[in-house]
Amino acid sequence: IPLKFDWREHGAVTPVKNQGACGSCWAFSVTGNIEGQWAINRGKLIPLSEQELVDCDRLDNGCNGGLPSNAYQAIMKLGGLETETDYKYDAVDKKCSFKRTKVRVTIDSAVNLTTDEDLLAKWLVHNGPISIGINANAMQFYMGGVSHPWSFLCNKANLDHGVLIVGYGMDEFKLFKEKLPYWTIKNSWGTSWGEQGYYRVFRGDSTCGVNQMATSAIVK
Ligand SMILES: CCC[C@@H](/C=C/S(=O)(=O)c1ccccc1)NC(=O)[C@H](Cc1ccccc1)NC(=O)N1CCC(N2CCOCC2)CC1
Repeated sequence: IPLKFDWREHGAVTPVKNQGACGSCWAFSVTGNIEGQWAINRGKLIPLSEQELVDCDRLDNGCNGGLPSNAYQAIMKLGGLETETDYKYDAVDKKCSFKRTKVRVTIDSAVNLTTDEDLLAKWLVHNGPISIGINANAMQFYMGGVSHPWSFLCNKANLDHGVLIVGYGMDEFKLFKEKLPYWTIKNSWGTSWGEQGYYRVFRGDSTCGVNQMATSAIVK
């Protein structure tokens, strides 16, 4: 596999979004994955509706949290996703106003991916951006660079945030001329957070549980 790869360079990633004061990170992680699957397999990059999931996904808890694996099932049960334009984001739990006639994107199934970070990188190159759960402890104070907190400060067993891996690379670490492998992660806290809305985290030692709950929708 290539030394570095970034789906933003291949038209599979929409602009960074902002979930606001609503615990809907799980929905953004899933729409980001499905936006990528649709772009790669159907050739169209369409921003998708998180609000549909917040309001209509009965398996999850809207602004009070959810899981990507539940969301994929809910999307298949509902019949698909409306676009961001048709069902816009309001950052608050509302009555479901889903319309089957407005469905623009459907998924065929969903898969749980390996925890092996080399195999995850290989999967990403061949398939697209990956939805993950992560421990967000090191993200609250992140100011840029490659984040590599000690494991006791970012317990890989305590995942609490849903985000999207869009690529990976190697960072030329000025000081010691060492090369740091990293994941490039799309967050949903707006573009003024992190590196224009993105987070880079060390790749290769389960940092913050980045490899513990990797999933994807399948679009044939
Ligand atoms: C209150 C929910 C906050 C929200 C993310 C908010 S956030 O703003 O992005 C943020 C995250 C971390 C620090 C600060 C801010 N977190 C979630 O939705 C996280 C995301 C996650 C966790 C673990 C693996 C993958 C994804 N999930 C959760 O919070 N939950 C998982 C599902 C659970 N449901 C209970 C009822 O039965 C169905 C399951 C509810 C709690």
